[in-house]
Amino acid sequence: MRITDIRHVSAPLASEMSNAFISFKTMTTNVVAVETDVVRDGERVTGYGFSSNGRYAQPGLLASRFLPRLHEADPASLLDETGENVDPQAVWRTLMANEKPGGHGERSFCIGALDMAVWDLHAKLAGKPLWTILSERYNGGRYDEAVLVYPGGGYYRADKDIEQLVAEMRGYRDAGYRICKMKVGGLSLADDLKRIEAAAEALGSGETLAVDANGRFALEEAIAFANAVEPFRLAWFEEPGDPLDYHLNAELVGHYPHAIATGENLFSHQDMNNLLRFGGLRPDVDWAQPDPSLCYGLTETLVMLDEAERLGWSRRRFLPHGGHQLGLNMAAGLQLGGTESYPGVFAPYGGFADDIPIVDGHVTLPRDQPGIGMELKPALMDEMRKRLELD
Ligand SMILES: O=C([O-])CC(=O)C(=O)O
Ligand SMILES: [Mg+2]
Repeated sequence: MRITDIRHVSAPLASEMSNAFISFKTMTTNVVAVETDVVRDGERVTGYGFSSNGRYAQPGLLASRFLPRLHEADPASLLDETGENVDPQAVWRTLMANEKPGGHGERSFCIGALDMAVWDLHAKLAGKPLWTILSERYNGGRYDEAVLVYPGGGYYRADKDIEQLVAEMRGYRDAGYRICKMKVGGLSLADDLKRIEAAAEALGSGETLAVDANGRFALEEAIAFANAVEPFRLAWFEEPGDPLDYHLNAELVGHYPHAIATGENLFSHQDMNNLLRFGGLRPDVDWAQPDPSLCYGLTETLVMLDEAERLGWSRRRFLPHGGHQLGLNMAAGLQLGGTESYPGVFAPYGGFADDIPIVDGHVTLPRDQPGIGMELKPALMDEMRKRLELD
């Protein structure tokens, strides 16, 4: 088995919506395909990956730094002990050769996209869904039959009023979701409170509504917001302040008894360790939300989960960000707390297999689709293959 080609492209992920910090008007993402000389059912076995939303594509870094390292490596050094499959950890080490520690900036999601494609390929060559490999290799064969999933939605749009927000939340409810998330921090506290009240009413209770400030608030604003929303007993208050402001989180938990969730903008296990050590988060109340496609991939996120367990954090307190099928496979096979979904946004990258039913806020994973399962989302496959000029 040999890797014969690695394609990549900057693909648009643009839409008219905004969170409290950014508009998605010009958003792009890395899309990657790793092709091999193995042919099954008349087709080359190929792994696909992308790097989720929020950070823009980095084709220059992929072309000038990371792919040359793979091209120059001895092909045998990238294989596992069977000699017939790619070894994702060996690929990761090759990609990260000559990279200094720290400064986890733009490189982490280039590697995240490549790592997703390599794990997809690894599972396809093994003929198994990725979640079963994760369960067997890293979780003693245990897995969750049903995974908690929640839509990350409730975005701001210039033309979106409260009625539309309510209709969106009702739509998620009707589709089978229970916990739903909406954006906050983009309007005055008074205006956001009206939106929160309406969304909570549409969902039947604040306890199934999560709110996401996308790092917008300074400490005083975060405390004022927390005081104002405390009576709603929200499912969680996400990214109150800057991702690296551990002090803000540590102070905030002293003012807020309900759950805080954060971590989608921490891109290494060292950064996550710092959050868990110094961010004041409570392992029995709060949530950690790394995005494997942004933080150097599943390979790094496995290290992150191990380190977190050493710090007294159960895997159940992890809810991967990003609304992609990699997070879903991890949640099932590693028995995490659940994962985000984007049923209506970031199409076609967000959301799960087209025919996967959402039952009481949970999904069951396909058992017979090798890999991550992207082939069960034809619109996603069509878009990636078109952008990568694979057809
Ligand atoms: O709006 C974004 O950047 C995405 C986000 O925070 C989330 O899904 O939690
Ligand atoms: Mg978020």
